[in-house]
Amino acid sequence: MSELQVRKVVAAYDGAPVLHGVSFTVPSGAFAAVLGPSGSGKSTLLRTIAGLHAPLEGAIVVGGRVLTGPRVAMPPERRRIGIVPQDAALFPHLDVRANVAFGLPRAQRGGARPDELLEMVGLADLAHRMPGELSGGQRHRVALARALAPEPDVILLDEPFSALDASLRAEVRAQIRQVLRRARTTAVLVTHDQDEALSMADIVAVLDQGRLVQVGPPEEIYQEPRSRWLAQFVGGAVVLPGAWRGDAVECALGDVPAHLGAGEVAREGDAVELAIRPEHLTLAPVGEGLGGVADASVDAGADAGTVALVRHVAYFGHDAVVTLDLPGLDEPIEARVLGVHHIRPDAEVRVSVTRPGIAFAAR
Ligand SMILES: Nc1ncnc2c1ncn2[C@@H]1O[C@H](COP(=O)(O)OP(=O)(O)OP(=O)(O)O)[C@@H](O)[C@H]1O
Repeated sequence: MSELQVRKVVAAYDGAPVLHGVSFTVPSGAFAAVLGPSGSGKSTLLRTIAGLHAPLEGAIVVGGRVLTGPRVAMPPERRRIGIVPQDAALFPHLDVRANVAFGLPRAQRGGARPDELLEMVGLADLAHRMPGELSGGQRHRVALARALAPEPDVILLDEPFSALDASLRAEVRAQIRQVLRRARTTAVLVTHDQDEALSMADIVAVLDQGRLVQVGPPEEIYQEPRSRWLAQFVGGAVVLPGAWRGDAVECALGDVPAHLGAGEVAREGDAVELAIRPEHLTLAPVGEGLGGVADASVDAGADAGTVALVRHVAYFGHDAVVTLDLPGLDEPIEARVLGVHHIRPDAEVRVSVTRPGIAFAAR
């Protein structure tokens, strides 16, 4: 068993605090993502777990072994922690097999283990290629095989997919996720990419300015963000000012059903901010110009909803983001819809909300 516990870690550089008491637990074999904007302290946390940065306070415990703690600072090479760095960092003069073997004690390098690992990451055929002859995704799989070679208790992945182009990224993420699942190694990925965190992890820990603001399964982080900041950072949100009405918010979109965010308190009439996911807005045509057959996300014939002016349509194939001006609002809002057949700039549409929003006390 190799449960990872990060306990009340406080870290600083030259006296400037960077992590302010970060705690979370990754169960044995689980995959955790530490998600946060640039400068939030993700790399510092990873380096602390690896033993490359000494925290001022707190502990790192793996499978009951204290790696960092009061009067304990185990050196990185004794921690049984593997690292997959951002740029894969393969040795350019060694072939694929030799790169993987490098992760093993000298005596085991000629044995079957490197080949087993290459089999595991699906690269057995490329054992004798040089790193310069591999795709970005293949290089990452070699780096993962090398990190897994000594059977570490924990694997740390430092933004490993950021250099890959978008078309390759989803595929490599899925492959690496599958290999780690099969190896049953506890893993921690740091990333600023919310899609990556939500799609790969069993547990997402969100860092903001050195503080852990929420930890939980991806669905919980997305569906029940604990703050307005989190709602906007993870998944994006339309945020509208309004007044609390007990089970709804009166705002520029009318009375929108809503519940209060965790820990929030509001009385009837209090000023709140309503967070709604862009995909929970639907658009219906208004008037002749937009009439006709509507597609899945366009609610033809409905006369409910608030009339808004379409400013811009960004078409992504699988869906589209429609930027809208709502009466009484200075800032435009964005709706994410499945079809934009009848939606054109300067057209009027009716905007409705399909799911309850979340209300936070106004700042
Ligand atoms: N070696 C260092 N010396 C001094 N300050 C540092 C050092 N490394 C990081 N910092 C500062 O610590 C804070 C956290 O940095 P860290 O690299 O951990 O954040 P991050 O979330 O990983 O950011 P990014 O996503 O941009 O890599 C930042 O304000 C950064 O400027």
